[in-house]
Amino acid sequence: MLPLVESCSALVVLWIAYTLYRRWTRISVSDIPGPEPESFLLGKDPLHVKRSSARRARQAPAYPLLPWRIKSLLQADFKWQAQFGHIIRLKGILGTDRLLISDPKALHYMYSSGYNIRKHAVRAEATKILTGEGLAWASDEVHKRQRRVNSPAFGAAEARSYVPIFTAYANLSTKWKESLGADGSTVVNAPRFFTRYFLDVIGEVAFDYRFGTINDENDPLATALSSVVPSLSVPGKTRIFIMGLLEFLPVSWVRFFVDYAPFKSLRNGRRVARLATGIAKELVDEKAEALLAGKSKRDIMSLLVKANASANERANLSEAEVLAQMQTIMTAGHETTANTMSWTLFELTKNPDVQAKLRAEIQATERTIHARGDTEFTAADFESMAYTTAVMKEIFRFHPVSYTSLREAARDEILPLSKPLVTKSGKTVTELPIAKNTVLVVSLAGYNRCGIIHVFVLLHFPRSLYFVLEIRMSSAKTHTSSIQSAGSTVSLQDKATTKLGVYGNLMTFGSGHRACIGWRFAVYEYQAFLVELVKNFEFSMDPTLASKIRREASLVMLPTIAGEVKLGPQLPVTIKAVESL
Ligand code: HEM
Repeated sequence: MLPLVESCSALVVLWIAYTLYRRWTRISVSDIPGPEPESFLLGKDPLHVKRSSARRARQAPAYPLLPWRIKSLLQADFKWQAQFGHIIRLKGILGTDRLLISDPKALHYMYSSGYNIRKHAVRAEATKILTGEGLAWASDEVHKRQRRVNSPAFGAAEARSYVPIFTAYANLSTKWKESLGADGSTVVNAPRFFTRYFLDVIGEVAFDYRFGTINDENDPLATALSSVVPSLSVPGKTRIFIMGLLEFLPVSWVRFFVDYAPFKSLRNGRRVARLATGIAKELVDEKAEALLAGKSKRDIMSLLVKANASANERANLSEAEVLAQMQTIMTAGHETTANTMSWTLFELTKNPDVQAKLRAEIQATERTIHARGDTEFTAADFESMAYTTAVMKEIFRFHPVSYTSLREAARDEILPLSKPLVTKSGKTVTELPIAKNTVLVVSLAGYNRCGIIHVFVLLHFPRSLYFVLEIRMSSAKTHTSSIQSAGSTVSLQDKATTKLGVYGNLMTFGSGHRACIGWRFAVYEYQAFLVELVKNFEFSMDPTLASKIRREASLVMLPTIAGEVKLGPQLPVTIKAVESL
């Protein structure tokens, strides 16, 4: 027995030594400037941010090791971006290097490179727990095929046709009026409500299915779903180390780990997948029968079943893949929109003048709608509201809930750079060679704030949302806008030369062949809720409480309260009813 154990141990040691040797002898990015690690074992000291200042203590600690815990530039108030630029070398466990990227030219290259810059294997496997082998997991030819079958259900006409359903659900928030106290106000915990509202909307629009979680606090699927995302934040050091180690393993080993590891978040994820698969099975059978009987509906799942039936046999989805699409849409399509809405209310409480202007435009449009004899907003009404659209884009820019995206190079690559980069050894480079398998952390948040604009705004205008909003409005008229102040030129054209993203030159919905397939759906859904909420309520927050709100880096960026992180997502907003027209 003993010789066997010894031989196995020796093999494992040899394998680790070989892996490390391969990593250390390949094209290296270690000469790229970045924050120094305080621990070789764990990489960049996770507690660094906590210690560095009281202000940053309010932000989630930095864990650059875990794919989904990599500290985004957003959290560090863009300190690294200001210090090191748009290509930053980060240290992972055991001295491994990865790059944090927000450089527009490098990103443009990456997002035009198809599957040569692919989704990171560990991230893909983690996605599989929740969504199965669906669109968010797939790669290469499988991804291409799945995307082709899914796309017809997510077109502009389809998204516009769902507006009445979005509005009907948004209308339900008027029930909050029933709980107003004697002083005409009450406090609502925004993320708690929105997660359920947006899950119910997805149920109806995507599957013609009533989850009913708005009225049933104990719905098993909603309860399981709501525990997954928060449980992915604040990991312990052991977990960080184990997850970091996964990057050294072949994908099949990662799969085995993800399938059997006893972590709470993984257990929750598997539970959600089991529940969702049960519901999906019933629905797919129902939709297939309806299709045969010529009674197919317009929900996404029916469109998907229809597109799948008409695709040629080799190009269509298997039954397991159709089920996985349902899990994918359900997971990707509700926490994202729900948390974007929570951050919107937070910004509106901080910018009462923006709130008032927004309400004025909504009320003016409502008067026009009534004058033509209608009662509800249409997609065209939303599109006609310039200020509301500007607020929405600004929230998407400032609060991209999906703040990073993890990629890896499938072969040796050379990344072009927007600006020359000076390495630690003093060399100036205009392009950057990277080795196969280099981990690339795309900072979607960093890109959204890149250019002189954000540095200037953060330095001079703490209420940056409002300020940029004003520029956005003026640039909507002139297409370009520049402001001279204290010798700095701020131009919205910074990024105009390198177009990225699917909406508003923002990376909020990603870019390229893996961009968010539901972005049009999200835009209309968001507008329907924003209009309904601002039309009916005024939002405010006690400034002391507002100063304790943290951006908690989880699978999506969640609002939490400093000192109460364990209680999960919290954003208590005071609401007061607005007189209806
Ligand atoms: C504000 C709301 C949303 C945001 C910020 C958002 C953001 C994103 C981002 C950044 C990606 C790309 C991730 C990557 O690069 O790997 C993505 C992918 C995806 N999103 Fe969204 N999303 C939102 C809403 C939705 C909705 C409503 C749906 C469905 C109805 C949806 C379905 C998907 C799917 C299926 C993918 C995977 C696409 C693929 O890999 O081909 N998302 N989303």
